[in-house]
Amino acid sequence: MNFTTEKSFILASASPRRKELFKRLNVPFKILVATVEETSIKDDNPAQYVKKVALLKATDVAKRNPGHVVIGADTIVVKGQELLHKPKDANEAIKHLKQLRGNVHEVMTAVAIIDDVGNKIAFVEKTEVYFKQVPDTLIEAYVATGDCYDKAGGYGIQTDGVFLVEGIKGDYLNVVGLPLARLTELLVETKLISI
Ligand SMILES: Cc1cn([C@H]2C[C@H](O)[C@@H](COP(=O)(O)OP(=O)(O)OP(=O)(O)O)O2)c(=O)[nH]c1=O
Repeated sequence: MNFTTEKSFILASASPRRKELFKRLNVPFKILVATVEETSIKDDNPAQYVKKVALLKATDVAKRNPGHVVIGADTIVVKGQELLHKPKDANEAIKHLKQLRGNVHEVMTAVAIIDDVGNKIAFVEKTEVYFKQVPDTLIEAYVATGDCYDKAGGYGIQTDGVFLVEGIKGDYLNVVGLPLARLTELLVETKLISI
């Protein structure tokens, strides 16, 4: 799609997936990565937690770049009350995936927008992901590919993680890391971009 804008956008993200997705709006933007300590955020409510992290990332970049529209995001995997972060090693990835198999979990992505005059908006999009009852051998073979790293919950639905997934309810791109349709709708509503 071709949206238009007079604003100057910054995507506050190191994620190659978010960069590729945001490119689909065809508005010019640059990437500046936030340097924040996500562990400084504490909140027992997963949706509140992920929103605070997205706001932290966007605020960090916005304060160093006044006059820009800054977008930050964060994705978490929530199983029951537990948050499954990026696995630090193969054992942790295997543990996460065994916890997720044969069951449903939620993927939440929060997006925070700070506009060129400092207004802040944030939302959380939730997608249910159903995992197949896969054997240990498949989980181990998947983790051995290395695809699990740098991804919340230890899988990528857009890559070989697809072999673990039965189906989803909700926005697919939200699982990949950026709920593009809802983000775009909000940017149009707030007149930061035009159709
Ligand atoms: C569940 C799932 C997550 N992910 C990714 C999306 C996010 O990039 C990552 C979660 O980590 P995040 O901390 O949300 O993001 P990031 O560290 O990759 O990038 P930045 O903070 O600079 O924006 O997991 C997938 O790519 N596919 C999936 O199926």
